[in-house]
Amino acid sequence: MIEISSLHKKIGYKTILKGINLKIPEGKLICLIGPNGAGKSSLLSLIAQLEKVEKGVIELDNRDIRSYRLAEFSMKLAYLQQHNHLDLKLTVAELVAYGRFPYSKGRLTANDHQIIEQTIGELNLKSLRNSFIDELSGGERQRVFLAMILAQDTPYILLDEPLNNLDMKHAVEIMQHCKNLVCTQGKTILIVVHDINFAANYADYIVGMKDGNLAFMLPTSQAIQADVLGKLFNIDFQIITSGVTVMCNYYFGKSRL
Ligand SMILES: Nc1ncnc2c1ncn2[C@@H]1O[C@H](COP(=O)(O)OP(=O)(O)OP(=O)(O)O)[C@@H](O)[C@H]1O
Repeated sequence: MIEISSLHKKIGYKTILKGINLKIPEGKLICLIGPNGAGKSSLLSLIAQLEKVEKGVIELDNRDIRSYRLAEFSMKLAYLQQHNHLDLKLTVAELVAYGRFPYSKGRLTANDHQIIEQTIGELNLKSLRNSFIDELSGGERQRVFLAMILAQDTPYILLDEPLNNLDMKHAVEIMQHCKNLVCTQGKTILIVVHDINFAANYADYIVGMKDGNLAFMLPTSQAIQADVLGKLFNIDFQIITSGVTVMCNYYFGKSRL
């Protein structure tokens, strides 16, 4: 479990996170939603220790994250950032291999190679295996960075807008793959998404954030309600259900002040 208590974050004079208390249960797919600037990426980068926790506590499996050694932490938790840049000339297979670094320390074993190839296959990247990263489209590159994170094979995975640049087919494949990792391997996956319909149809729980505060953490069926979403995003929603599929229609919603 990830347990966050009284977490604050300040940048300069601006308070970005205003006392977050949140428990992320194990073995679930959780979507983090909220308007631009709500603090979603800031929260993820603190959990992943890319930013230092200065006020408040984050515990991973009942241990303060600051007490983990880096190598140990990297085997527990993997983090895909919202923006990924690479100045090195690397192929797809070479970048995915970086995901194995916490285990291999640069000397890949047969097991590492097997996981790398399996992940490349699962994300349908075989045809791009030997292509250079800087020659890929935005969506292809996004899938390769995601493959690197999944090759890290950690019980906890944080993904900040992994569906960026992806077409509908690839976005659905990624969400199905994440759901599969949760259901078959018991991974805990926290995903920031802006397309609310992916959250509605794949998440076990939805966390809403607004203005640096936690607005709610609810089971998906309780979060996907016109009043809950309307209050979070300040726009009118219409919720349409058809069998097991849920659709949130906001295309003609009236903006609220
Ligand atoms: N380096 C920085 N310097 C100053 N302010 C920052 C910095 N990084 C983030 N912020 C501010 O912190 C707040 C939260 O930003 P954050 O990126 O966490 O939001 P978000 O919910 O992920 O937004 P989005 O949906 O647009 O990605 C915003 O108001 C942003 O302007």
